Amino acid sequence: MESLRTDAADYHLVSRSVPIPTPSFRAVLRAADAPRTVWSAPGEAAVVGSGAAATLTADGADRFDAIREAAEALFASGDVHAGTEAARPRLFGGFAFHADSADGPPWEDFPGARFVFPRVQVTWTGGTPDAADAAADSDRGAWLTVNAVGPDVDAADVEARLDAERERVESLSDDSERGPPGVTDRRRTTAREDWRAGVETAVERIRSGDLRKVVLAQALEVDLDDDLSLPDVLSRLGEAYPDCYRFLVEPEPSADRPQTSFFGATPERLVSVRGRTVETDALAGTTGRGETPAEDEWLAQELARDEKNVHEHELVAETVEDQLAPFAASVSAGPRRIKRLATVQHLWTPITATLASDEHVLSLAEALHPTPAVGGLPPEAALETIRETEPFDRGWYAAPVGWIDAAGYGTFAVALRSAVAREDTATLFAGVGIVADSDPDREWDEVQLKYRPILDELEADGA
Ligand SMILES: C=C(O[C@@H]1C=C(C(=O)O)C=C[C@H]1O)C(=O)O
Repeated sequence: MESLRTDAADYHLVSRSVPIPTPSFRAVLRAADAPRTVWSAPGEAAVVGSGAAATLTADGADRFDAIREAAEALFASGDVHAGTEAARPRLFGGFAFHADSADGPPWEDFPGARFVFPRVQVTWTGGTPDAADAAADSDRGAWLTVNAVGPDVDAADVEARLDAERERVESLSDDSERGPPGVTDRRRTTAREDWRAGVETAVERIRSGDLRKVVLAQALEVDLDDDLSLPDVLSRLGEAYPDCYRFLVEPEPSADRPQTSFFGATPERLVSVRGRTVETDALAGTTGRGETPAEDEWLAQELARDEKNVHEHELVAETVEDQLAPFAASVSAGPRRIKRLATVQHLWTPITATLASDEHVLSLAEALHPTPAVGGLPPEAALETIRETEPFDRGWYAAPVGWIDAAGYGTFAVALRSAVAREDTATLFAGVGIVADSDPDREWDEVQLKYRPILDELEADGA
């Protein structure tokens, strides 16, 4: 495994891919070695990575630039036979929310930025076969890729490894599914009284005029009855949340601690760049799901008419458009609509821009993060309020996770509806946008609703 720095010279990258019969997502992930990678996004190929042929890490305020430079150095050295665009070399990873991320538990093994070039990768070109909305059968295909990076890697060795891996993947069988482990204990970072006090202080700041919106989050630490089986959890999240961005990020296994895993199924895209086309989402404003289609519709209409939620949403949409403007020849926002997920409904405005010149996806991710959907406005005052109020480190929660390629294209999601798992414990994160007329108890309930996607995968039969 090579760890590249920005000054890395004389590295050589070799990547070889072959088409394979479509394997089961769960079986491939079960057989993968740490650090494991999962990426699956609506309309994109799904990926499971096993191990790391190279790892790029960076810290601090210039971590976006540092990763871009290291990625350019890595990709510049490529000897690539990908066979299909979806299997071309890509780096998967993400960033910490704050530039000066702390390293307290559960984030000890997560630097300010970390990207992995998987050692072995399976790519499902039409999404994974167990995602409910995966593409039609005819669009589905799977590829196996073996990568190597180093001063003297040999293409023949990589090809031999590809043959061996192919035999291994083709012999995988999709063994039985493990259900949710069950929750035996839970600890909140934020008691109800502290939450009320935090929201009230934020509301006062907003009313006094030095803040317009701030997103405050909580964390929930749970003990499980058994170790968490991420292949099962991520497979079920794919079925329940086909419109979401599913991810799994793992740091290197550390000698001092058991493996830590950060995973989730988030509805929010931060940005995607292909050529000069940029796509992003303003997603803010939340309500629950109804028991019946009529109740669902009623809740959606009430959300769309609710002044507080519409205000909270519009601040995000306007800011995202403003943040894109310096890069763009044109920006257009679609009509506001509802994104309906299994557990919640959100106000959603899709936004598209055409770039004025070629830009790396990381430049856009840096410009947009954190949007007021997870930070606030103005950004500095919001970040200060978050630091003063939240009694825990956000780590990678609500920060960009995704991929980049050699052309500087990529997709990043905002790491929401997520948790960090380590053996039989997990820490879940969820937040809400606070504006002038926020009610602490209603915001509390909304946080609990946003734990549901992950909590449903941990609790045995709702227990
Ligand atoms: C902060 C979260 O979600 C964000 C906040 C929302 C809101 O306040 O309505 C809605 C979607 C997300 O942009 C979260 O899920 O933790």
